[in-house]
Amino acid sequence: MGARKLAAGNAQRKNAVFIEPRVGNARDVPRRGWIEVVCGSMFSGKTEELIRRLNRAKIARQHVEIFKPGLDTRYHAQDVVSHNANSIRSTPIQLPEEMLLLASSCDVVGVDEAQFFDASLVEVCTQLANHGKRVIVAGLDMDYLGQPFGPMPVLMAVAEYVTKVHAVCVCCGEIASYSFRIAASESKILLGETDSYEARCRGCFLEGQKGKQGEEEPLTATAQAQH
Ligand SMILES: Nc1ncnc2c1ncn2[C@@H]1O[C@H](COP(=O)(O)OP(=O)(O)O)[C@@H](O)[C@H]1O
Ligand SMILES: Cc1cn([C@H]2C[C@H](O)[C@@H](COP(=O)(O)O)O2)c(=O)[nH]c1=O
Ligand SMILES: [Zn+2]
Repeated sequence: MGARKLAAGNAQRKNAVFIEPRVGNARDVPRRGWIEVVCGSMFSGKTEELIRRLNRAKIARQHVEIFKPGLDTRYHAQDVVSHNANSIRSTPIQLPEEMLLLASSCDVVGVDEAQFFDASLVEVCTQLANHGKRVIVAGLDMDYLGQPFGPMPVLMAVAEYVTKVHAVCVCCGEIASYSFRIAASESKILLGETDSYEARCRGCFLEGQKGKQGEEEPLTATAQAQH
């Protein structure tokens, strides 16, 4: 075989190596997607991080669909909006199953306020990832009592990637992992902002909970401002 023919054959084989990974891996297993979870307290930057990842996917010319629970109409009926007014167009849905049809032709699926969905969100995200989609889910990991919130703990268990983001404690300036409720409601779901919640660190959260049970608590930043 001439040297030129040999070189052409080698080049062809090299190209094949570059083309193959687009359809499967070395063992011909079909390409799968994955699940990413962004969790933390209120004001920790979950929505900002979700929007950042989705915008980057759009820059990469990927087809992106974003969903949020229909009940979350705090800032906008349709958009996902962060506390510092970043926003991205989304589709409000009642049930996670609606995503199976609505996201069937996209590459990347974003979900905000995931804590408000029921356990079927886990199955739906798993199916989407199994069918090759990148699924990015943002939500509160804990409710106002410091208890795991809705489907979030199971989602964190099945996800390939989990990012926990932190707010700043409004009482002491430490990193905050808790959403302390200042409004006088004991219902699990209470939509709200700084009017109803404060980001707090563990110590300041525990102090606040004691205060609610009638024990003495130092004045919070919000309470000081109101004086
Ligand atoms: N206590 C706080 N700690 C950190 N950021 C705060 C706090 N209070 C308000 N913010 C604002 O909230 C933004 C994050 O908003 P967002 O992404 O909507 O958070 P999340 O979705 O986690 O509630 C921050 O960039 C900041 O401007
Ligand atoms: C802790 C806690 C929060 N909520 C509500 C309050 C807000 O409307 C959302 C969280 O929004 P964010 O984007 O994470 O700031 O959830 C609730 O209903 N119950 C709770 O215990
Ligand atoms: Zn604190």
